Amino acid sequence: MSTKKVMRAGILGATGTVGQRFICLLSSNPRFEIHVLGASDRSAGRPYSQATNWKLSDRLPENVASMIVKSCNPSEFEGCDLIFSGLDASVATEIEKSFMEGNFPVFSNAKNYRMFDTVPLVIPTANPEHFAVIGQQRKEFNLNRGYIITNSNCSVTGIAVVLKALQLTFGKISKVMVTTMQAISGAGYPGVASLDIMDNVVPHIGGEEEKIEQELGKILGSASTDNTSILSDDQLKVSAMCNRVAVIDGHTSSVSIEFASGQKPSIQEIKTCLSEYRCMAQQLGCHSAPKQAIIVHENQDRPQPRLDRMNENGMAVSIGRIRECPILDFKFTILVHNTILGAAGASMLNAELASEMGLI
Ligand SMILES: NC(=O)C1=CN([C@@H]2O[C@H](COP(=O)(O)OP(=O)(O)OC[C@H]3O[C@@H](n4cnc5c(N)ncnc54)[C@H](OP(=O)(O)O)[C@@H]3O)[C@@H](O)[C@H]2O)C=CC1
Ligand SMILES: N[C@@H](CC(=O)OP(=O)(O)O)C(=O)O
Repeated sequence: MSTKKVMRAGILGATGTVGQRFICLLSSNPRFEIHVLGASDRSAGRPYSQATNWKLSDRLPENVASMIVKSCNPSEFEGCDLIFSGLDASVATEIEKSFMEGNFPVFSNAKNYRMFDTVPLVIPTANPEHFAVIGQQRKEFNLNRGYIITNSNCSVTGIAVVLKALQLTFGKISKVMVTTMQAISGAGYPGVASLDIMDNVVPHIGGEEEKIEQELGKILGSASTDNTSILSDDQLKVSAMCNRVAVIDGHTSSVSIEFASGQKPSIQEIKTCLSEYRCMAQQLGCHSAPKQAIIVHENQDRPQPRLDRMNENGMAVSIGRIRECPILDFKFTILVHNTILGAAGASMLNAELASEMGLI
């Protein structure tokens, strides 16, 4: 039996799509105990089962169903060791800051703080070394315990894990072209109207292309030598085109890349590099680390969202169709579960890593 400390978790935005995922994932993780649930004033004061419109096939845990939802005020979250946020971006700036200033470690899914120099933008199976700037963030806000760590846009997640593994072995990547096919759960609930998405592909997701183009460079960048900021990889050029498709969960991306060195490894070397990739969360034995962070598919028609999104409990990235590209160096297809490794699962594993590093 594990002797590691059980962390009491507060969840902001607990009634939403990402909030529901947090409840499922944290309920079955022995490292966490759900302590307080928070949402808007529309939900506060009501039992969770009445405040939320439960949309997951996993059953709502009984002990959570009867919890009374609180407003997102730090005074309501006394006794929490850490805070997970699945808040709507329109309210995340003020609310997350108030929790950070209230000296809570905050693990956020919202876009609001991702590009701040002293805020780690971390995918747990790619770049947890970026936690190194937490000390500087605490110094800036004069805090001894609080901070904000964010995870990335859900489409960026799968691409970044693969590119990080390649970069560690073959050096920097200079160009990325990506076309996404994104699930409707990415838009929250009720999300895209059924009359818009059934029998259809919508070739626009507001702000998504810009986020992919910016966030990838930060994740593939590094902490400055004095750990005072994260330096984005400025040489990396990214072009993204985003589409909404009639899939419930799982974002698929068609990706082409070019290496900066001008030298091309073989396809077999790429497959070996990705299959053998081991990340810090695995080395530290974190409870929710996937056994295999990247799954390389050999069948020509994989990965597919319906078949592959739950690999490693949704914490793995799947890649297939790795082949030469006549314009850039290589092209392939990547799949990630958008609300697990792309959202709540990433925050959860980030918190396990932060605990191992003595940050909680
Ligand atoms: N869905 C996905 O795949 C991903 C989402 N994200 C990000 O995660 C966040 C949550 O997304 P998602 O779960 O899809 O969104 P939802 O719209 O499903 O949920 C939003 C949550 O925010 C709460 N909220 C809204 N307004 C307020 C307020 N004024 N005060 C307090 N709480 C409020 C809602 O509470 P109430 O029910 O009471 O209104 C609800 O719990 C967003 O920032 C999103 O961009 C990131 C990666 C992937
Ligand atoms: N925009 C993503 C989900 C999301 O909310 O992204 P972000 O957290 O980067 O705003 C999607 O629709 O699939």
